[in-house]
Amino acid sequence: MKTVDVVHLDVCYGAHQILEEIAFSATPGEMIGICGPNGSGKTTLLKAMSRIVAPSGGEIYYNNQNMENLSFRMLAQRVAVVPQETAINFDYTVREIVMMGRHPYIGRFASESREDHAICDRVMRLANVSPLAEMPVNAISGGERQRVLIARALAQEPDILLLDEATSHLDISHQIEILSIIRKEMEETTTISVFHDINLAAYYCDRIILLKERKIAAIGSPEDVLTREMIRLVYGIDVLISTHPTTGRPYILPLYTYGMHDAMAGRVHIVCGGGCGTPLIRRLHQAGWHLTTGILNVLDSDYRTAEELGIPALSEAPFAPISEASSSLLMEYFEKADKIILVAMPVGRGNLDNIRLLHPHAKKTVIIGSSESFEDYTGGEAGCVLGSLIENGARVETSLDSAMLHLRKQTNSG
Ligand SMILES: Nc1ncnc2c1ncn2[C@@H]1O[C@H](COP(=O)(O)OP(=O)(O)OP(=O)(O)O)[C@@H](O)[C@H]1O
Repeated sequence: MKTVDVVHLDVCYGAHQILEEIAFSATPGEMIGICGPNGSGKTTLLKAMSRIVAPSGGEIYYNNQNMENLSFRMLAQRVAVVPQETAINFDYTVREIVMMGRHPYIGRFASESREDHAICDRVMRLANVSPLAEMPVNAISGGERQRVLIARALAQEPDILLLDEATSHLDISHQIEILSIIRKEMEETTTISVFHDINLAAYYCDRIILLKERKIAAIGSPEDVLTREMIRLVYGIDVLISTHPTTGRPYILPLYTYGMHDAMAGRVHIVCGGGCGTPLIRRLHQAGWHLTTGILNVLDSDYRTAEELGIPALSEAPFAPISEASSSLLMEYFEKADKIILVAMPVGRGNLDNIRLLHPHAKKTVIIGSSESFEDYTGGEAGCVLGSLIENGARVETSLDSAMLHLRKQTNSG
């Protein structure tokens, strides 16, 4: 059974098309999250679904009835809306606002029944606004007003609940409380809710619709929709997707970039190992540099860091010799890099070969740490290789900060 059917919906404001060919259905008890960048049409979709704006094409069906054919009273019995804006122009009390949720059921000349009052009391308790019942609604906080409007929607006992960022003014504990109440108390209700917080959407929604440039870019379970690639496509940012420890749902961590502008940041290859490269990898990645790294052992924590951040990393199995394929790829990475950074690390036979391959690129190599800061497990051979790199023009920087400064100066002057 479907409670909502949106069929080929188009919406325009004047000549400006905002939504195109939107199509989805929802069933009783389902919660669907609408996400997408600012201006992608989320509010417009809810406005079309609550008959505030008229579609320019397509139809919306509620319980198999075309919304166009429903009287306002029937629509109000079926659909409750909690808008983004919570400002209310008249000085009603909280109780009066919540009681408005019962009006679609009360005859024009009838007055509120005992049952209506009992429902209001119950939903005010659920939304945690009972102590405010006699307060003028304009004398309470924005978050409290949002909870009052949610209580009004609950009082309406709708088949379909439309929430436009209805928890955006709420503190985190009230956000969780209200969304949990909606999920628990409205088991038969279909909820369509706009979310800016994709983690909240992932936590509470059965399905998510991602809007981008007028259209549905993806629709499906949070696991299917909230992928790294899809978030990059829709929001243009890089994120890590991990799994929420209690729900098993996807949890999105934005990989913040700041400092330098991408365009100024060049390509850097980092030769590291044993975890010594991780702080540098994180800082350059945050600053928007295009990184490659390796060759690393797949159990190395620097390898794990690179993998988490989606940085191309050449790898070999532990104790395996460097294959021909890896060393020719490594030479390609060295060739493409504007700078190569060699981080002070433990040097054994395996990674000494990486360092040897640096020789033709000594002039664009920056070594962080003196040759003494490399733990040498090669009986002195590593010291000789490093010494000759420096003789051939490799630059030595004593700290990560001074190496960053050098990179920035070079990019600005280049
Ligand atoms: N009344 C209106 N008249 C003309 N254009 C409008 C009107 N309301 C919204 N728009 C435009 O329609 C587009 C979609 O707006 P909408 O509010 O639906 O986006 P949204 O995804 O909800 O954005 P946000 O995340 O910023 O709340 C925007 O480009 C907006 O400027």
